[in-house]
Amino acid sequence: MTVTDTGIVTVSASGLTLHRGGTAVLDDVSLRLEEGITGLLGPNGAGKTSLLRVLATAVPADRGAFTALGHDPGTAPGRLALRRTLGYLPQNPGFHPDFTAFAFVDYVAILKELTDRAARHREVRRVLEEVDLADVRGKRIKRLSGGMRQRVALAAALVGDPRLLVLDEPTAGLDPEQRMRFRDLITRAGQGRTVLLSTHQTEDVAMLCHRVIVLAHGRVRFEGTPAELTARAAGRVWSSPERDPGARAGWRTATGAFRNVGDPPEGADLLEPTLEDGYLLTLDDNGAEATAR
Ligand SMILES: Nc1ncnc2c1ncn2[C@@H]1O[C@H](COP(=O)(O)OP(=O)(O)OP(=O)(O)O)[C@@H](O)[C@H]1O
Repeated sequence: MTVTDTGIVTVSASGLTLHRGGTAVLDDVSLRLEEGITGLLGPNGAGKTSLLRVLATAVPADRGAFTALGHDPGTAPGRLALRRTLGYLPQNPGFHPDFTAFAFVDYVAILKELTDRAARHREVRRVLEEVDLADVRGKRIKRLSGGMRQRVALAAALVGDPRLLVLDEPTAGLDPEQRMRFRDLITRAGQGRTVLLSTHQTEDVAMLCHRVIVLAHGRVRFEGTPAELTARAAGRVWSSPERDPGARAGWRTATGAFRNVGDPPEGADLLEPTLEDGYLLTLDDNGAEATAR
């Protein structure tokens, strides 16, 4: 067990490599997770889903290894032990639309080996309550809103009170109100657990995460705290009336002025950096494609 400045390391991966279609979608990925919520940021195709699938033991890596919660998923007993304490919310949860919320979560609970019917049903009711869906548990999934469906998927991941939660873009496609609500649930779910949350929303990371990992082209480009990622943009964000042609990226803000990131010219009107600025510069500094502006 390793103890760092911020906490106890619960997941430790080294040299994870995964090939798909002749290319390395994960290329020598080493990382560590601690109890609490870690955000996984990266552009489309960076390898986030692939990494989550490996850590959720859905696919084995071609090379490298990891341990999670003291289990070694490289062995059959270790894999089984980890799966018993793992909750995974995949990008496409694969609902059967005619199932009710209760029936879907109950089905997942059966897969998770909760064989005693009464105890299982109690657990299903508990997790549906935890995600504020007790009132609609008898409704068919096809009749639920997108936000509610995401909460059904979170409830399924929470069955059995797992110690490790792997959440693949759970806030994607949610309206701002539902996103805030979902963030609340993730904060609650993160208490006393290790959570790895992939997202395209830098605000998710700023609001929820105590650590952040940036992945691009299958490689880890940053691993640290949100404050450290933000600090990467210190002195590298400035305002100008027109887009600065020397900027790595620049965009018009609500005030009409441009926000530029990169290497500012002499005497530039420097701005307080955000986590998004630090993220964009991290991608750009590594030659990865920054989010289109
Ligand atoms: N089975 C596969 N065959 C071929 N290529 C694949 C396969 N699975 C993934 N890839 C490729 O691997 C790369 C990483 O995909 P992955 O879904 O892990 O990225 P991501 O960061 O989750 O992307 P997004 O943010 O768009 O969900 C992509 O270029 C993808 O096209």
